[in-house]
Amino acid sequence: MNLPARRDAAILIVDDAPANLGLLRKLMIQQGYQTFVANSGERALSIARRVRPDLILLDVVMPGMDGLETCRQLKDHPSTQRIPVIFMSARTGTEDVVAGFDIGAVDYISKPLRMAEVCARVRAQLQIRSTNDSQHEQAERLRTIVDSMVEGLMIIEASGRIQYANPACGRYLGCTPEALEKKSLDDLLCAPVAQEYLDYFARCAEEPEFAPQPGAREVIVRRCDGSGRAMDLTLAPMAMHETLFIGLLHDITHHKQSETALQRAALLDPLTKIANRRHFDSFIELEWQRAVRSGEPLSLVVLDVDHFKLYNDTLGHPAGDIALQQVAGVLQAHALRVTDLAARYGGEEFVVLFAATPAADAAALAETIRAEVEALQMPHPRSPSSGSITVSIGVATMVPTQLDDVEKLFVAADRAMYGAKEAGRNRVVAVDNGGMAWDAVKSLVKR
Ligand SMILES: Nc1nc2c(ncn2[C@@H]2O[C@H](COP(=O)(O)OP(=O)(O)OP(=O)(O)O)[C@@H](O)[C@H]2O)c(=O)[nH]1
Repeated sequence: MNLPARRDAAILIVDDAPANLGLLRKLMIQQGYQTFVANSGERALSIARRVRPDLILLDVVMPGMDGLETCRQLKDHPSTQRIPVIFMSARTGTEDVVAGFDIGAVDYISKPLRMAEVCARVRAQLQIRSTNDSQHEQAERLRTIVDSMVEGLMIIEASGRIQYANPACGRYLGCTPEALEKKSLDDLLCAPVAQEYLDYFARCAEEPEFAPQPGAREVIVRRCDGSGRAMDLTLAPMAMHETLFIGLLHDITHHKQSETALQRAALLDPLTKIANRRHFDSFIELEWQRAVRSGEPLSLVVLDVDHFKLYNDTLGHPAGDIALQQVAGVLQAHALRVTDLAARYGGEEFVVLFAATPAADAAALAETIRAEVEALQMPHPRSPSSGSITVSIGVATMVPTQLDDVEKLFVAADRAMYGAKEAGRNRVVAVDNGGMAWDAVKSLVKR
């Protein structure tokens, strides 16, 4: 097949014999090429560096710098090393031809020249050059894209070894892409997840057409400093002669952080920044089930600010808000264990759950809370019972069984709190069913 010649190509013809130069130049012009001529190696080098021809026809035997040396210097210089060189020579021994190819020539034409053959060889080399150029350009374009990607891109072998990592991978994982290229998938992922991918790779290698696409998956990637980072990982096989996989890493840390912040916000009371009712309800449900299994006592504290309506009416709603924040701070300071939770349950009503806490301990904690609120000395000028803000607290403790429900504990704690109000406010009333029948509760009135 005759490949189309590049008509706009520039050819540099190098020969010390003026007759050859003239003949070749005429021929190349006839073919439609732009031509440059040089009658020595030195001249050829300087023209080549200046005009960057698409192809050089180079005589081997020349006085001074011969064709081989000229070619060597062309190949040594970054601006000329990709220009294809075709040698022309009367020396056609195997050694001469091999030496020509070894030094970097793409073809070797014997002299005396057969002009049709020269034209055909020039055309063929220009076609190859043009294909190489566009492949080179494509590769460069791809490299620029991959280098500037925000997403991490890796090429992974079926063994799990990372063959290539782009700069974003290095940035994500805190090391150079070269350092990553010495690592394997199980250096980056925890053992069970890495193993799942390796199993998938093995399956792809055996039956490529049946292996499902795993899609994006949220994973914790181990960074080079040992810390973990939440990322979406997408792995897909590449259609190559060797089984290779493309891995795309997408950082989801920010997304995770805002997700966590949102989740946290949904569980907090906006005024007091302690847990809200929704959070408390699900927390007590879990602790209740745990207590049913463990047989440990569960204590619920219900706290209500005394004469709070009067406080608001006297000092204003904003002052009331501040008082609620202060009370919440006291509660929070005593809900220290992971199984404790203080929450704002309603307007001026608070609750604290003390899991695995017997009645006496819970009553003592409640008494400390009461005393600390009183000690805040927040003036309550019109309070009928005290000159400052006080709280009434009910505490109920029970060892729940499968037959009980959490409502029972709330009712008992509420009743105890109302008992404290009725008994004069600013006090703790604790009840403990101790696993006994509910109507046989023991009442403890503190103070
Ligand atoms: N400042 C403020 N007040 C609130 C908030 N939520 C509820 N309240 C007020 O809390 C008051 C609760 O009053 P009541 O339930 O009548 O009881 P109390 O005045 O505390 O009297 P006792 O409970 O009998 O000691 C109401 O006036 C509510 O408006 C809040 O977020 N901020």
